Amino acid sequence: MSTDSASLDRVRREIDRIDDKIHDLLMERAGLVEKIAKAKAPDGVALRPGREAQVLRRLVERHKGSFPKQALVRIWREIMGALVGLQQPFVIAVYQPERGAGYIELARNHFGVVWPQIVHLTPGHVVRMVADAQASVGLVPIPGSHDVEPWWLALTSDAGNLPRVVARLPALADSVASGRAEPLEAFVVACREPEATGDDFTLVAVETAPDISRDRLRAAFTAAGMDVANLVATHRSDGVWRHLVEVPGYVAADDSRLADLVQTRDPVAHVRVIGGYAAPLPV
Ligand SMILES: C=C(O[C@@H]1C=C(C(=O)O)C=C[C@H]1O)C(=O)O
Repeated sequence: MSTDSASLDRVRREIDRIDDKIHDLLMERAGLVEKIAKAKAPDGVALRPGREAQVLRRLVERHKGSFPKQALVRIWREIMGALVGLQQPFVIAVYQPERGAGYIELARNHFGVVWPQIVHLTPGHVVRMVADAQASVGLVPIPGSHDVEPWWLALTSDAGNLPRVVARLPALADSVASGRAEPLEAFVVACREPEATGDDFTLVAVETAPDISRDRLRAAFTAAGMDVANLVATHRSDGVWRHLVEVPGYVAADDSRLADLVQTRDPVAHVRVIGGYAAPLPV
């Protein structure tokens, strides 16, 4: 055996040794998650999107070397997706229009290959599946002002235990990985409150009189002490306009600034936090 092939064999044996270590640690990690699951039981919520985002953020921040970040994030998404479903039955409802499979792929990349997906042709159906506890989470498109079905309106009522936006996908901006001209993005909804992670956005739905200008709406938020990152969507119906506003930072449902928003002179009649999510990680 030539020296080169002998040294290659030694390196391959080193790789096998490292693979065994990674495998052992993966099994150890699963055991720890099972302990957490027992501690959460019986009514604990398995899915903690904020914690998952912090796990990824910490790994991406400490990452060095040539191993691609996209692969690092994909591996941990697969690990965490698999382990959520070990704690409680986990079913993913996914919106996917007739043409294409982009949202199915986005859900698979985020939640992994283990747990079942149920595909729906409308985002409203996905939200109802989650609200009716027929799915653990739902994947729905980022709203726009020209949506045929503005699914987010269903989350603005004062009813209890409505689904909330809890994550934005992909966790790692995928403008590079997918090669798409416009990266496909989505929101995850679940019947649980969003968590503060230290780098978040909050979705605030407000009702106003018709014809309010974007500048005036922004000014109302500023007067109440909140910045506006994005005016995500506006739904216009007779006499009432509903706006979905993305605010930087974590804003709790009972944050006093929301009450200030209603009390300012500006015509904001009703305010509701419909969710929040960790800021996507930079590529
Ligand atoms: C382990 C937990 O449960 C889930 C699994 C996680 C993981 O594998 O790191 C993190 C958050 C949860 O979605 C937890 O709640 O910490």
